[in-house]
Amino acid sequence: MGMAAMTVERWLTLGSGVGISIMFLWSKVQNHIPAALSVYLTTSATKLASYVNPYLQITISEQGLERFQRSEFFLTVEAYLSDACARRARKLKAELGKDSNNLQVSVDDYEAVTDEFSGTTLWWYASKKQSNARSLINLYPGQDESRFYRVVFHSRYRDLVVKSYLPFVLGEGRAVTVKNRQRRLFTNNASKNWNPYRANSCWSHVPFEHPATFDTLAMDPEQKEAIVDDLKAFQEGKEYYAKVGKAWKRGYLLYGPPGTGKSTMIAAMANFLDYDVYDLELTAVKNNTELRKLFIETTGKSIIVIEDIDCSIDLTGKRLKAKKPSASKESGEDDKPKLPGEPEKDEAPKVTLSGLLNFIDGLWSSCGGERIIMFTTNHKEKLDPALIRRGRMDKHIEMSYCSFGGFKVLAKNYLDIVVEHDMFGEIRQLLEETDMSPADVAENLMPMSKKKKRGPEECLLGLIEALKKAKEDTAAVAKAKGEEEAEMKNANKEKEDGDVKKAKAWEDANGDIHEAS
Ligand SMILES: Nc1ncnc2c1ncn2[C@@H]1O[C@H](COP(=O)(O)OP(=O)(O)OP(=O)(O)O)[C@@H](O)[C@H]1O
Repeated sequence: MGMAAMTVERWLTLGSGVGISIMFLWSKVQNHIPAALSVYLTTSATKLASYVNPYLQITISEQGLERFQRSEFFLTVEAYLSDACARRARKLKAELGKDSNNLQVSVDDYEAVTDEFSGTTLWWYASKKQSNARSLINLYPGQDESRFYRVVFHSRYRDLVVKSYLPFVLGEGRAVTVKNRQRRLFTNNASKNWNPYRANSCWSHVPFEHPATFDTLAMDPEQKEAIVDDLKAFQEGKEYYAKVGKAWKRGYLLYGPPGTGKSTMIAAMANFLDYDVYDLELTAVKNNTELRKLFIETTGKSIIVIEDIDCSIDLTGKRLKAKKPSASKESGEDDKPKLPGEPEKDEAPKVTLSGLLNFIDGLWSSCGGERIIMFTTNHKEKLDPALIRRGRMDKHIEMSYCSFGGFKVLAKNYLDIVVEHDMFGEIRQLLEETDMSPADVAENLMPMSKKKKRGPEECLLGLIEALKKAKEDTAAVAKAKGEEEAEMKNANKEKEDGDVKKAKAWEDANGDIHEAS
């Protein structure tokens, strides 16, 4: 047992023992004295007990309301103490976190730590007590012992502790829990059945471990800064959203050609915000009802992503009519009365545009906040304007071909080149003249290429070659296209001329006939 803990606990026990003895003795003599004197003496006895031990204690038990469930407050206090006070403790314990990935260090049992709040000192320690909920069959060793945290403070700070300090501990502890949790990547695609035993949930998940950050994202610095500012404003905007009466959510549309970093951007955002990611595969969703169910199962502090939105949904929003008489009609099945909730015969049971709009607006607003929804597309022009109007997709972010600014980020990531290099001038020029995605630029900067290790110079030279080739290819394609267009134009002109000639000949001939008659 730690010295400090021993002091606090013994002192408390001793103090409360004397206090209890006074109150016990008093209860014995109380029956033999007049009522008025009794009231006076009761108050005095309570005062005396509190002089002997002016300290109060509040216990937070590990046992939750449900059996075998740990209390959320206990876990939150544990997180708070590990973060705020563990550095001052001499005895710590280390455990593997929930997903066995992260190490959690917390204050060991019986070790006391002090905390300061508004100029007040408080003592915390963890201990164990015999649990009331003893079971006949001991399924889990040690389950008849229940742990608890106890905070001790002077009775004059009672209000401060109850009304301000404990809510503060709760808030801070929750924030630490969120920070330390293993974030998750969820999918609704049954073919990626990551957790087959979670058959009841629409989502399965794996730990989210994408390493992308805004530092490693190749993009113009100003554009990047604007996105980071927007995310910060969203994350800190809880009160603002409540004040203006808006649901605490934000929609982003990421658009641009393949390989420009749309998926990388989502990962960087999730890492920046410390959010989970829900990868919603619309093509795997049977109908609007299932979409609603999926959404309700998502939690706050999350990004819900629908990739390649233009490929996932019939954006015309029309219901598909049955094209040919079905086998059921021939068999007379059509005559059966429709059951409640059964779709119309000509209605395809799938997610519709209006279902998706509903999902974004109505349901979305009624669920808890701090959620981001994100669509990605290679073809913004194909999307229904209703789907991406401001208010639904608040911010449209163009992910474009690699700029020189973006290239410098990749050169730093892949080749550790942080200052300007002789070859940068030529690369800048070529990037201005040629479209190359960051994915292709990155591929050319890989030091390990074709099973051969290359130095930075070789990589840069390789990139220059690739850019020159891309430039030539683009020029060749443009030339071929120009020639094709010119040919088409000539052909059209010839056809037009031919038509005019024919019309003139007909007119001449018919004019003669008219004149003759
Ligand atoms: N802007 C970028 N910054 C850093 N790396 C990038 C960037 N864009 C692409 N990459 C690299 O290229 C790979 C492919 O990029 P990513 O999948 O993010 O592109 P995308 O735009 O989502 O492509 P698609 O439209 O084909 O899904 C990534 O793994 C990453 O290594």
